[in-house]
Amino acid sequence: MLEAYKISFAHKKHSILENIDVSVKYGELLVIVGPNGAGKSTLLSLLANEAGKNEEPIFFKKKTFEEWDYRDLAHNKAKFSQNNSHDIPLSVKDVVMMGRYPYFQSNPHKKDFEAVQKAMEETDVAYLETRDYNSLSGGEKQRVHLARVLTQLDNEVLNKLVFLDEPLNNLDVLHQHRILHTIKNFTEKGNTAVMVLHDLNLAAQFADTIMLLKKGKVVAHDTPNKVFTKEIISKVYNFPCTVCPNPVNKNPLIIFGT
Ligand SMILES: Nc1ncnc2c1ncn2[C@@H]1O[C@H](COP(=O)(O)OP(=O)(O)OP(=O)(O)O)[C@@H](O)[C@H]1O
Repeated sequence: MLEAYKISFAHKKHSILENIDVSVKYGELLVIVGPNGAGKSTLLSLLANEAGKNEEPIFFKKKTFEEWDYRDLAHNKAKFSQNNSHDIPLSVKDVVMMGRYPYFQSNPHKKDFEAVQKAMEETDVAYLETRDYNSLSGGEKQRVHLARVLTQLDNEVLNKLVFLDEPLNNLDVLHQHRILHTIKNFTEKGNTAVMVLHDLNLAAQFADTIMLLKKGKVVAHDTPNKVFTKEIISKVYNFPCTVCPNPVNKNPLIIFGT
């Protein structure tokens, strides 16, 4: 579904990403992990075509981003970013409705209101719908923006792609799991998700594949079982850890500081 080769990025001769190949399949949930400053957000923005242009073209459903019609692309691909504006003088439901802008000219239709309602319920912000967005807590704001991104992709298109940059920031454990289950349901329908996460145990539980970055380079790109080993993780994070099978779901369980 998404194919990119030799992704490189530099800022004033300072290399941030070097020769990264990424290929993500239909229905795959790829999680990008790595220490602070590894280049995860930069890679995600480049893959989503929301940062500078890579020398080699990036193919999304076999077409380069330049070949896509702008509106059609917005119905096929969405991105949740880390730096959402903290000052939006709108109600919660109006912020979520922003995700429907690629669907109507001046007035939303019944389908748009339904999509907004559905996404607000999925992210548990429906009870906040009339609240002033600016009065919300950090986690509530985060969930509103996740609803906005989900509502953008609520349509009949097959095989959609969502990018999520640290979507679990500020979320409590219930909402972390709720959002991850929503994303997993999305990929199980043949859609694809590429997500940056810091929590390695949640990545191990939900990802199909893991890309581990350090200093702009890929250290490992494989299934969670292959990437999350004591040797790889303790070396990349420069911190001791133990990896054992999770007693509940048999995924790798990483315990730091041991
Ligand atoms: N515009 C820029 N100017 C200078 N340096 C930049 C710029 N954008 C990113 N960088 C640097 O590139 C590196 C990678 O940044 P990036 O945000 O992609 O890392 P990350 O892996 O997402 O980090 P974190 O886990 O801390 O969010 C960092 O060292 C960052 O300081």
